[in-house]
Amino acid sequence: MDREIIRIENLTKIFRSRNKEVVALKDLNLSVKEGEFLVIVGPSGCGKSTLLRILAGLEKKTHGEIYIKSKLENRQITAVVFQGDAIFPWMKVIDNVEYGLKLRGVPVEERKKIAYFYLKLMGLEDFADYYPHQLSGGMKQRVNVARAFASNPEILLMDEPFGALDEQNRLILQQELLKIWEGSGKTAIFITHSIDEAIFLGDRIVVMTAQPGRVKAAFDVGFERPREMLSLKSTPQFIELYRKVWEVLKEEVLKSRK
Ligand SMILES: Nc1ncnc2c1ncn2[C@@H]1O[C@H](COP(=O)(O)OP(=O)(O)OP(=O)(O)O)[C@@H](O)[C@H]1O
Repeated sequence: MDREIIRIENLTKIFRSRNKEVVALKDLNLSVKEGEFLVIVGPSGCGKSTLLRILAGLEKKTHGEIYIKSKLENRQITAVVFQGDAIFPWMKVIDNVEYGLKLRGVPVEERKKIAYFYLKLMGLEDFADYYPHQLSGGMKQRVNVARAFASNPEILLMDEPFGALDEQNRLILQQELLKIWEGSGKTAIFITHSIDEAIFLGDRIVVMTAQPGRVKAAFDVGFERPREMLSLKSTPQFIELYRKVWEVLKEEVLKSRK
């Protein structure tokens, strides 16, 4: 039986400032299975980032419960990959990638070995001694992904990590992300605005409602792995699933524009 790793019950988040209240999430319920690649889509402002930030412990919930079932001690539960530059500009690529391991006191030789392993998987082994400003946007994002995997979390949280990239680089990074993830057994939660990306990457796609956000619908993505974007995209099943997700999402996008 699939083991549940995250359970979210009636999660509500209200942002309060002096003269304003924003209900970002309202009674959101979600269960995530261990090893699952879950993709979240939803209209702009529906609370996707807020949900991820709460899961990562970067933001406090207002009401509700979140259960995260960790099996390992001394291991980071979540690692977050944000859109754009989240790497430290003053650190070399290799130091960025091993940063999480260093914080946990992993000995230097071991952490270098792990960091090089992921740099190599991301095709960046020749850039280990470069500084972020010497890299392109796509390369920086690959460092970001390598750093998240190197820190060996049980759960990877990704907030539109490829949103700012051009289409060719996005395709390459999606494929590389899947390659690393497929061998890792890790649970991944990934936010995107792209239905193509959601179907290509996900085991399951959750569609959120317009603000205040909760789960509106969920779709299983039955495609076998490993996947290849171009061959997948031309199948009738892909087109059918795309249409179903868009139908549900469109209603919410239209609501959010009112
Ligand atoms: N720190 C904050 N203070 C006040 N309001 C906030 C704060 N952070 C987010 N919000 C509000 O909460 C709502 C949800 O924001 P959030 O960034 O989670 O949405 P999102 O679905 O990730 O949007 P997008 O798809 O555009 O990135 C928005 O109305 C936003 O303005």
